[in-house]
Amino acid sequence: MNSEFSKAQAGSYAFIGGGQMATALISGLIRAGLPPRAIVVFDPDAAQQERLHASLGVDVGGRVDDRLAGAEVVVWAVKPQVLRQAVQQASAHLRAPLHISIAAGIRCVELSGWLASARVIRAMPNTSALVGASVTGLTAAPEAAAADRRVAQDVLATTGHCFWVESDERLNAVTAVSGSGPAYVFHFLEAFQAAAQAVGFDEVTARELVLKTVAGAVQQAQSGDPFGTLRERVTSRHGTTEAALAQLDAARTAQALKDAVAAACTRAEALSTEFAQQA
Ligand SMILES: NC(=O)C1=CN([C@@H]2O[C@H](COP(=O)(O)OP(=O)(O)OC[C@H]3O[C@@H](n4cnc5c(N)ncnc54)[C@H](OP(=O)(O)O)[C@@H]3O)[C@@H](O)[C@H]2O)C=CC1
Ligand SMILES: O=C(O)[C@@H]1CCC=N1
Repeated sequence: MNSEFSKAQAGSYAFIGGGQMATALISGLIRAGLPPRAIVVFDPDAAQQERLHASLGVDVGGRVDDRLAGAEVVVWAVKPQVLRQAVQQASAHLRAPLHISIAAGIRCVELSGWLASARVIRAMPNTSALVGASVTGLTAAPEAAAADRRVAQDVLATTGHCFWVESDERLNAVTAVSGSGPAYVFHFLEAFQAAAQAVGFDEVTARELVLKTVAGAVQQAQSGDPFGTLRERVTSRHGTTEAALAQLDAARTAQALKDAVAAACTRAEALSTEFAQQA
């Protein structure tokens, strides 16, 4: 329980966008002791509003209204493509809060310009925030105060591990690795499950074998041993693993993953450039 959170006034935290990432962050804040009445969420989707109100007890609205004026912290959790429009819709109601954006690609300098505020922090969590296990990168507008950085970190730390990077470019790289990363893992799990089914296991058994294998391997990897060493320990000379890994190497899977992360990085940079041109 964070005592600062428990003292928060009604409506002092506002979320613009109430989708899956906002839901994960709000759940983390409530678990950390922020009273639900301290949170107001604006999202045009009536079903989303209803779900958030019913499941988390937060105040909700469609179009932004004067409740936003009471916010000390505003979390921008809309898609990058609608962020600027959302800022324009909200600007008349904003006093001078701390702004935290989780939108991919949009740089602090653009956000600061659109919001006419230096109190801007960018964060890049991932969907593991839903289970309190996010790894979240943060970067701040150069003029942001140390106190604002601390508040942003306190907010994001309610859903997992946080670390700071020095620039928007670095945060774009974080986006490509840990922001999008859960999808790479789920892609692997899907393919692994299909492979297990292909050698005769039913769907449920294949899922369980894959999940327990991955969970055990991740647990072993916490030892700190290099991943390559752990792989070598499984791989007997002329054995089964060697035969399997030869196939993965032939398919250039390591290179494919490198290309995938590079493509995500390039896309994040393209988003940065696209919105910089609109400034
Ligand atoms: N998904 C992920 O893994 C991660 C996403 N992010 C970033 O988080 C942000 C949100 O992503 P995510 O939660 O997945 O997206 P969602 O689509 O789940 O949530 C976005 C919500 O914002 C609503 N919305 C659209 N326009 C407005 C507006 N003008 N004012 C208020 N709300 C609006 C949308 O409503 P409607 O659907 O009706 O348009 C939707 O409910 C994105 O910028 C993304 O880059 C960051 C880290 C990880
Ligand atoms: O795919 C995306 O653009 C977002 C950002 C990181 C994860 N999802």
